[in-house]
Amino acid sequence: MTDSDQTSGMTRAPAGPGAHPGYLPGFGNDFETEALPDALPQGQNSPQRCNYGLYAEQLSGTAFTAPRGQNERTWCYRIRPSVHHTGRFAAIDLPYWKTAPHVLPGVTSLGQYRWDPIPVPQGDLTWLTGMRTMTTAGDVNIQVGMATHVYLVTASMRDEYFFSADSELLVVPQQGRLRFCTELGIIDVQPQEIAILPRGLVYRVEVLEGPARGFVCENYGQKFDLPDRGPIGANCLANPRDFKTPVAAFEDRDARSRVVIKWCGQFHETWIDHSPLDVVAWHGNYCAYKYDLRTYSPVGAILFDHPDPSIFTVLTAPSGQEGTANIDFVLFRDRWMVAEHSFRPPWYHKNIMSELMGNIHGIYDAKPQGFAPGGISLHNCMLPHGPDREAFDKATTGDLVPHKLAETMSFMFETRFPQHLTKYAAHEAPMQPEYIDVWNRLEKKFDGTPGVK
Ligand SMILES: O=C(O)Cc1cc(O)ccc1O
Ligand SMILES: [Fe+2]
Repeated sequence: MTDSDQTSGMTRAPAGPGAHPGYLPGFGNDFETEALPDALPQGQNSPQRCNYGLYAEQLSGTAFTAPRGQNERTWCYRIRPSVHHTGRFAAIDLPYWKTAPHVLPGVTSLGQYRWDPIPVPQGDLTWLTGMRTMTTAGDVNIQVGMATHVYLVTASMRDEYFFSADSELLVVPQQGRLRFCTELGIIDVQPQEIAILPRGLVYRVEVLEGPARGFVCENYGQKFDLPDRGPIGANCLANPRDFKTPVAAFEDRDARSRVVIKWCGQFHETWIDHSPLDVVAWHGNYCAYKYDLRTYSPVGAILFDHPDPSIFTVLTAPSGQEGTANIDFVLFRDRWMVAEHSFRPPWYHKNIMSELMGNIHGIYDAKPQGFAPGGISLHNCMLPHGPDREAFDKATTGDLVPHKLAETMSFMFETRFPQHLTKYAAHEAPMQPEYIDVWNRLEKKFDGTPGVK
């Protein structure tokens, strides 16, 4: 549907390279959009016959009877029903994409770990073959937990499509630009933006500017939602209007095509003779969306002390236990530091939640060295961590004038479940064996005499 790879058939999508048909603003709205006039039935979901000879089909993202505030479904008006977009399934192997439970003997997940940016290998890697799982948590079979991945993508999927029945995907680009051509429309993303692809939605990933690298959080559980703001009120943090859902865009294109499905941690392929991205119009609230992280309005300490990082939550995926997320997606962006008589960087701590961090660009205040853009760190359940010696010295001796933390954007995937390393993370990815030593140089200052040391 994009610039280059259309050979036949009708496409209602961008007019030229880079063009995009547009987005609808809002989070969780009941959207409606049509790529052809009057393709969307009005006043009902299932007319006896749909305009243009389209088929009506519902995509249910929550149980039919989920409470109203959580209930999500979308009605699609499509050229063929989805049953034509799958045939017989044959198992395939994507050896680097792992799913929980995946606890390996001989792989020690207990520890503080950090990785250099993973170089993008030579050769063609697609969204499917370039996915590298770093950690898994929970259990996909009971729709609880998550996995973290790095994607290394150099090649567009061609006549190839994918959907995950296991998960919603949160995509955090770090380098390059990607286009997600989905059943419900087209999403373009670049660094400092994120994309969310709901469970069950079919899509193809194209490289707009490569090589592309980034992070993925695969959410097996309840969908990402905006956090409650509590006393903060109705504004700031992530504002709903800054979330963008694509308008309808479809392909009427006959070509032998492969559809890959992730289901209970296994991958299968099926072959069809047309593009499955054939939704001409849709309405509903179960959809893909993007968000520009630069529109996140951080709220923080304006007098003293360092708040819990939950103050920087962009999206939260509930676990069923209130306040204890399956996943929090937390953003550490540029901001002013103004706290008086305070240790300004993150404090030293141990946490029941497991923290996987990635650096999108710049310098992270608690780790000025060694946590490079593209790099990853993991501070697992109840494992102590905090600022390194350089950050500690700077924070304890610096003048506490207002200071802009500029040129910085890191994030955290924080889960209530312990994260287990894959073999790839433990043995193939560029782990920093000396990471634990960043805290060695924090010497004992206590000598039993009072006074600031
Ligand atoms: O660097 C970290 O470990 C993440 C983090 C940031 C922060 O501001 C407070 C606590 C915390 O875990
Ligand atoms: Fe932490």
